[in-house]
Amino acid sequence: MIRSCLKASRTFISHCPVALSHDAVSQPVLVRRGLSMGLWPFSASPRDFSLPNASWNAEMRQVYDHYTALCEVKTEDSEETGPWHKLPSYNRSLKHAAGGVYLSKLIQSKARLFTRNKKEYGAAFEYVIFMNKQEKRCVCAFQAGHLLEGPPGHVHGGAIATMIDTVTGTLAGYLVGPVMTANLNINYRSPIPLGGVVLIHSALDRLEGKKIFVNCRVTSTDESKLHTEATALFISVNMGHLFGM
Ligand SMILES: CCCCCCCCCCCC(=O)SCCNC(=O)CCNC(=O)[C@H](O)C(C)(C)COP(=O)(O)OP(=O)(O)OC[C@H]1O[C@@H](n2cnc3c(N)ncnc32)[C@H](O)[C@@H]1OP(=O)(O)O
Repeated sequence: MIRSCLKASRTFISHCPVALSHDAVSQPVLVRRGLSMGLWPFSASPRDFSLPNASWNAEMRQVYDHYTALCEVKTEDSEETGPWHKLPSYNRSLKHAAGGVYLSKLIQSKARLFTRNKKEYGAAFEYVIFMNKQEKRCVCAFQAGHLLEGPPGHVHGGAIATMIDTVTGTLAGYLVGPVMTANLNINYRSPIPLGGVVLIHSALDRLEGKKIFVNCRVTSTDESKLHTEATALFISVNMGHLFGM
C-alpha cells in the first residue's frame, strides 16, 4: 500500500509545476470526469491560504489588488491574459498535484507546510505569490504576524529566512520541477516591523545543469527601503530523493 502511494506521489509531484500553471490539471480527477464527490470522504478542493482574509491590512490588500489587476491584463494580440498569475497556496505541497488532496490524507496525514500550519488568520505567515514565468521572476506580498517576533516589535531573522526559502524555492520549483535548497545566503540590511508588509522579489540568475541560482530582495512595498538581500542555490531532485529511494 505505502509503496504504491509513494509510486503514485512520484508521478503526481513530478507534475507540480504543470499543476501550478494550469488550474484544470490541479482539479481532482473525479471532478474532471464529472463524477459526484458526495460519497468521497475527503475534501475535493483544498483551501487556498493566499486569498485575502480579514487579518490583511490595507497595505497588504493594496499590493494584492495591484498584482491581481496585472494578472487580468490582456496581451495586445490575443485574448490570453498577461504573464503574471497568482499561485494558489495549500498547507501541503502534495495538494498542488492532481490527486494530491487524496494522497495528502494517505502520506503522513498530520504533516503541514511550515508556513501554513496555523489556522488562525494573521498570526504568522500571511503571504501571496505572483509569478511571471516569461521574466522568470516572482513577487511575494508578506505580512508578518505577531507570532513571528524576534527582536521586540520586529520580525525574527529565521522567519525572514523561511520566507526567502519559500519564495525562491517556489520560483525554482515552478521553473524546473522538484528542487531542494542546497545553499541560502542572506544579508539582513534593516529590520522588518512586526505586522508590516514587505515585498519579496525573486528572480532566476542562471541554470547550470542540476543547479538553479536564484536571487532575492526584500523591500518595503514602495521599494524605497531594502530590508534583506539573498542568493539561493537549488538542486533539481527526483522524487526518489525525497523518499530516500
Ligand atoms: C509546489 C510547491 C509549492 C510549495 C512551495 C514550498 C517551497 C518551500 C521550499 C523549501 C525548500 C527546502 O527547504 S528544502 C529543505 C532544505 N534542504 C535540504 O534539506 C537539502 C539537503 N541536501 C540534499 O538533499 C542534497 O545535498 C542536495 C539535493 C542539495 C544535493 O544532492 P545531489 O542531488 O546528490 O547533488 P550533488 O551531486 O551533490 O551536487 C550537484 C551539484 O550541486 C553542487 N552542490 C550541491 N550542494 C551544494 C552546496 N551546498 N553549495 C554549493 N554547491 C552545491 C555540487 O557541487 C554539484 O555541482 P557540479 O559538480 O555539478 O558542478
